Amino acid sequence: MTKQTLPRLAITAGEPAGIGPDLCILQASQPRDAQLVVIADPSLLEQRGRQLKVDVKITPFEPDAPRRLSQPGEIQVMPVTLAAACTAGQLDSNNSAYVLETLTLAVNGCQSGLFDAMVTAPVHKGVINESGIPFSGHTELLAELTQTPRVVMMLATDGLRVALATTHLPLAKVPEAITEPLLEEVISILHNDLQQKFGVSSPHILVAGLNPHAGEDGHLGREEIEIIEPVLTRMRDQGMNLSGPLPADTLFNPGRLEKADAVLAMYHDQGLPVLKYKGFSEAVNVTLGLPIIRTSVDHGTALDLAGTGLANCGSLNTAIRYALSMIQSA
Ligand SMILES: NC(=O)c1ccc[n+]([C@@H]2O[C@H](COP(=O)([O-])OP(=O)(O)OC[C@H]3O[C@@H](n4cnc5c(N)ncnc54)[C@H](O)[C@@H]3O)[C@@H](O)[C@H]2O)c1
Ligand SMILES: N[C@H](C(=O)O)[C@H](O)COP(=O)(O)O
Repeated sequence: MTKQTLPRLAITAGEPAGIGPDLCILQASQPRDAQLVVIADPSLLEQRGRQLKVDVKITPFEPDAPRRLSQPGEIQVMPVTLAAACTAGQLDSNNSAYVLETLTLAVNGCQSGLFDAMVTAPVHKGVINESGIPFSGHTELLAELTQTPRVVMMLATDGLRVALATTHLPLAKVPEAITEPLLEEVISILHNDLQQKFGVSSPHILVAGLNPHAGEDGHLGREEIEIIEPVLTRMRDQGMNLSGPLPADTLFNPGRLEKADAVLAMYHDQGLPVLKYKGFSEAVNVTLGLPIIRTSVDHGTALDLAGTGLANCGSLNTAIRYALSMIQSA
């Protein structure tokens, strides 16, 4: 794509019983400087539009036609058919393969150049597993589909970026997963993507310890001394600006964050509660290290809100904005 071409984004509508279809409908009223193509079952969008009492015009996406903006209220759809009728708020594992097909089409489209980026609405990890398909998250699936050995989950909101060393892993498995090779790869990806995709010339990264008080000099755990600190020392020698391992409970203070470009947390619930407390429903989830551009919402399927019209589009809008900005930086 040349930078003059109209950018084209794929938006996967996610779990059909969740708020993903609602968000795809609600966002269509906004003017965009890009062609947005929703990958979903068109009849689901029509049905949810009626439920929300929002007039939407569903038109088939024409991959071979020149790129074009949607008219206000129009949704261009790449169709995938649901396996079972869907009721807002009611999960049905029969539709899990449908959800994964929307993601596979988006990835294939990004790899072939049909799309410049993909933006994902939320999926429900539990129901996909209940259908018999092992699934821990988009992040891991996209790594697999693009054959990328290591990717990094990073969530961002105004004034705070939080990346994770481990993602959707049971807490009991986290300590054994924190190894020197893993940390080296994660820090390299984070450092490089901050430079290349976010324009941070010399990123300062705050690295959390794993244990309370970063191990308290080895009295509350030794991973900081034996694993994290040696990696940080080596990577500082390569010129990276890394602080840590820092106690996670005092790392997130405004004075420290002001002087940093990102935080690296060791596990999901060490970093994301802080990020979501600060920016929930306006933040973005970005997968770093992928050969394609992928952004996502910061929230889940909110089954309680599906079909009510109360779902907030803020995070989807941020995810679209980030994807467009990353296309410009590519
Ligand atoms: N990007 C993703 O695919 C993604 C992200 C997070 C969670 N999930 C999945 O979503 C499912 C439900 O997770 P959960 O219940 O922990 O989180 P959730 O985000 O679905 O809901 C948490 C609370 O936030 C509210 N909420 C969420 N999104 C909102 C929005 N856009 N506007 C207004 N209110 C909103 C919900 O009503 C609920 O009260 C799980 O299967 C989880 O794994 C998926
Ligand atoms: N960990 C993410 C969050 O809390 O927002 C969420 O589960 C989505 O992750 P994927 O993008 O890997 O599905």
